[in-house]
Amino acid sequence: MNTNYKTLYAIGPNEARAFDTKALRENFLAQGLFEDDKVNLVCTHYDRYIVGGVRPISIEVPLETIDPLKSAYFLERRELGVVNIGSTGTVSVDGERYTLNNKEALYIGKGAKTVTFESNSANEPATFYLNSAPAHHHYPNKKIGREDATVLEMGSLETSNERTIYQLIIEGVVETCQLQMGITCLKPGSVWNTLPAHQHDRRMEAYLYFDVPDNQAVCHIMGEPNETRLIWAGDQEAVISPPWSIHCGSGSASYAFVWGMAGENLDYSDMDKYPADALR
Ligand SMILES: O=C[C@H](O)[C@@H](O)CC(=O)C(=O)O
Ligand SMILES: [Zn+2]
Repeated sequence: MNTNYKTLYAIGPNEARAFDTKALRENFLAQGLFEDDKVNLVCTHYDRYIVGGVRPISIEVPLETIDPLKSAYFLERRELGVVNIGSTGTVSVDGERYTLNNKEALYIGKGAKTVTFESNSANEPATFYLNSAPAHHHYPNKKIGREDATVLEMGSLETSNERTIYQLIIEGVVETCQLQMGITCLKPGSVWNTLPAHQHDRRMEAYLYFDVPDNQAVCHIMGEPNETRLIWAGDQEAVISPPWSIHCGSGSASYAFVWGMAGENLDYSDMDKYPADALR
């Protein structure tokens, strides 16, 4: 068994308001997702979303089913998004091989029985970030290369939030049941993500911060708009953002993050926005 998992129960705003730093980190921050030749999973009770990581080194690492799913195989009733934040690697799905370069993605539809992960070079391993949501319909597997992404240029240097959003697993590019995923890259000197902050009580979201330089960190802001809390996230650490929570953040240097979400609809632009001066 190469797989570890833990469960995060759903926390509401009334509980979160009383959390100290340790409780916030235990309930909303996923650390240590990427370990050599292992699959590490965090199973949340927000839309039953699962986030995980796998960094294959010396073996072809299989995606095994886990007890909480009570399914014969992992994707029996789920869909999966894979984003490679490392060097080139290959994901095999029922014998079909998909090579993913850095910042490329793969959508795997419900029903895929065998999924394995390998690096093209053990010295420069791939680092696969996984997001999975329940699915009740099969859509075809699809690789999304950098050229396939829908690209949005956002923000400005004046407001320190100039960034490029690469929508990878998104309506119009890939058909999914509820999964949406992409990558946001901050331009050098820009540090703020997602301002104005927003909330989508209809969909949960997870942010995996990566390409965070040594000795730097990202301060992720969560909570109700009038009752915010912060979580300091390091490189390759993920914040689970409950549906009721706003999300935005600032780094001590520029960085990138993978966002992924699932819930009520597939409308990326469906957000309730809160400008900085509306937050408390
Ligand atoms: O619901 C959408 C997500 O929170 C992110 O895509 C937002 C983001 O990457 C950004 O504005 O920087
Ligand atoms: Zn969002």
